[in-house]
Amino acid sequence: MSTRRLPWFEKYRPRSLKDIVNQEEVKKTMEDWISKWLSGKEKRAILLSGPPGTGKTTMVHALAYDYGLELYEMNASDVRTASRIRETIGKALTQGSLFGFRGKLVLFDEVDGINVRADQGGIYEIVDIVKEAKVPIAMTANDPWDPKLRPLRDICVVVQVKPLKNRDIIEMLRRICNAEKVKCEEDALRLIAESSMGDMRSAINDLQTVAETGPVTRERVSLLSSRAHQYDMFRMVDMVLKANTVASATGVTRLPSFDWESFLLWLVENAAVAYSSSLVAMSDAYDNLSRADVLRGIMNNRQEWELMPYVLELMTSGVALVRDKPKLPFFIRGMRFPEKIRLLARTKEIRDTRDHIMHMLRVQLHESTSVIIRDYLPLIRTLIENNGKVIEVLAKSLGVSERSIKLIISPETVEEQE
Ligand SMILES: Nc1ncnc2c1ncn2[C@@H]1O[C@H](COP(=O)(O)OP(=O)(O)OP(=O)(O)O)[C@@H](O)[C@H]1O
Repeated sequence: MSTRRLPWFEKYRPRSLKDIVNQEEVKKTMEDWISKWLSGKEKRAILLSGPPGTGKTTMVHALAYDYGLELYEMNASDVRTASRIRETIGKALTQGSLFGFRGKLVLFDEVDGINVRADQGGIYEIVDIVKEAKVPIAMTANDPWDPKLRPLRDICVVVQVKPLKNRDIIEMLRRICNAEKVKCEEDALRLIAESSMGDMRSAINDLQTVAETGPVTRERVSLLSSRAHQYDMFRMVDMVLKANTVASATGVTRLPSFDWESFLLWLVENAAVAYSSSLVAMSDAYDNLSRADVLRGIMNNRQEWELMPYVLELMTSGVALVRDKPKLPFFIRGMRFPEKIRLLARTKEIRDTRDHIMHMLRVQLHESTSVIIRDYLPLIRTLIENNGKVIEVLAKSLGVSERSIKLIISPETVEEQE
């Protein structure tokens, strides 16, 4: 195994606003806001909201760098209670700046990560801090319409950060290829950009995955993306486990490759791996997953599709927003492919043959699967046991091999079918 690599999105994180691709309006608003603060004409905080990987956090860092400000950074998931918020931010508000800095900038990252139930009063504490603050405060959030953020929106300069355009992403990818001396096909970069859906971080990650395993050609990129289902599953499970808000947890359900039935199996397999250090978190997660599974059963049996939002909510937010959630590392070790899917894949050939034979029998006998299993299969089995020729005739008439017929009349296969 190779040693862990430095992710390129970190290595090439822009230091200055001038290196940020696009986002011109956002940069201008931020510069105006900080200039006014520094000349005493502004008192409000700034709230940057927009989809993941569009540069919100990076732009706040770059602003501090460009204006020579000392940056105090906090993440909502690190500071979970109101008193901890005040304690941590309080230092930034009262202590003097280190020598050489012109002033301070406080960054409250992923402010929508405050779990209202668990962090009673967290948002109101921030609202109070923002109102009283003598230093500029910048905040980032994914979902600008999160109702929980309303009190904050009312007292901040709100800036909407848009997903990046494909051409911006391609420009950055090209820069990285040049710096890494990686040869790349232009078409390959375009394909990566298109599938990133405006998320620069995921585009850079994809580029690194392709570049580290061979040449960056269109063919290899599409090959990797055809295998992306499995990769996506790991990523989507990771997104849910690390989500701190309902909006970010349920966000995966809107991804084009989201397949909720497999996803449930993936979470069942991996929630224990991620939350192994907290029994409370694990039990909350599995409580909600089993509720999701029960509802799924009711929904399937009664065809009550209106239950779907509840199933999705339980299996995403219900797993993400648990009590005593451990802080998860960047790479969650030990995440694995669900055993059930592995087993189904192994027996796929058998199931396909069985389904095909059942279909042929249904067509020829004009009967339902259950009637065939109940009335016909025992008969066929007895006939075959008593006369070796029957299997040959049956195989010919159904257009399948004799081995397949044996397979379908074996009691285990029938039990599985039932
Ligand atoms: N506009 C951009 N120009 C150049 N690089 C960018 C830009 N946006 C994002 N990146 C790259 O993507 C990485 C992730 O960006 P960043 O963490 O700032 O995103 P974010 O919007 O804060 O995401 P999240 O909401 O997930 O925290 C950065 O390290 C940087 O390499």
